[in-house]
Amino acid sequence: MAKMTKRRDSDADAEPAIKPSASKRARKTVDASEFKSAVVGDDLRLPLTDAEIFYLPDFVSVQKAEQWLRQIAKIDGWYRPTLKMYGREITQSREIAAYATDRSLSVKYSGTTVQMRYDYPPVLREIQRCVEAQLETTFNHVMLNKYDSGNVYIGKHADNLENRVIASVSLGAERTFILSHKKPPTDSPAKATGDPFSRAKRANHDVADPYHRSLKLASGSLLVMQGETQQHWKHEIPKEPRVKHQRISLTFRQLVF
Ligand SMILES: O=C(O)CCC(=O)C(=O)O
Ligand SMILES: [Fe+2]
Repeated sequence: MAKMTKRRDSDADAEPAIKPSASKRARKTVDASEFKSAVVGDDLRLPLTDAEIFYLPDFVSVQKAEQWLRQIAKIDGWYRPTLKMYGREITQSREIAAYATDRSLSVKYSGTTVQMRYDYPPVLREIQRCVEAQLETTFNHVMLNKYDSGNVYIGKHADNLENRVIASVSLGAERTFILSHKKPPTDSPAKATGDPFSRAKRANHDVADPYHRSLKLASGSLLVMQGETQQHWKHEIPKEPRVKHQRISLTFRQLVF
């Protein structure tokens, strides 16, 4: 029987995550110790409290990113999951595609079991190889998210705590990525944030705030979150209606099951 790993996601189109049951934990076959942390220079680490987050703006060239975007947009696995929320079924606005290297690995979130594929298309294999070589570690799962325009977004959430390293490759349109500490001190500017769009507009104006950060995810960039980051921080990609082009992200994860 497939082992379930739940993805924590408090997205506007997601219900609160349910913790894996004790019996499922007892069936773990991939232990956290089997995964290594990513190796990234300290010069690329964001100066944030309780976080181990790195941003590599030039992971690959803009030309390579364009080529990957064209190929990835055409893979077979894209679909819109049907989420079950408060007894209702809704279709998620973001198309996703999910792949795992281990056939017994599955992911569930917001009342939906993700349609996992195990046959990586060659381009996805190539991208994973590049990410693994760059970070000197390995991944067993990748989730692709397609944002057709700035109207497609992902709400504020933290990823599953059982993820050791999360590495996101961005292809296509530049989007704003907002990081917020879950418990900023009362006098932190992060407390004074308004709606996501106005926060997006403040991008890069709050570099010195160690409890809140907006950054632009460039095409061909790589963002890495690891260590205790998910315990203390949430992240989101807000709506940005002025963005007309497509962005695809590939989020590589180390799922423990
Ligand atoms: O698209 C991105 O870069 C972020 C995706 C994300 O946060 C997620 O899939 O959990
Ligand atoms: Fe996430």
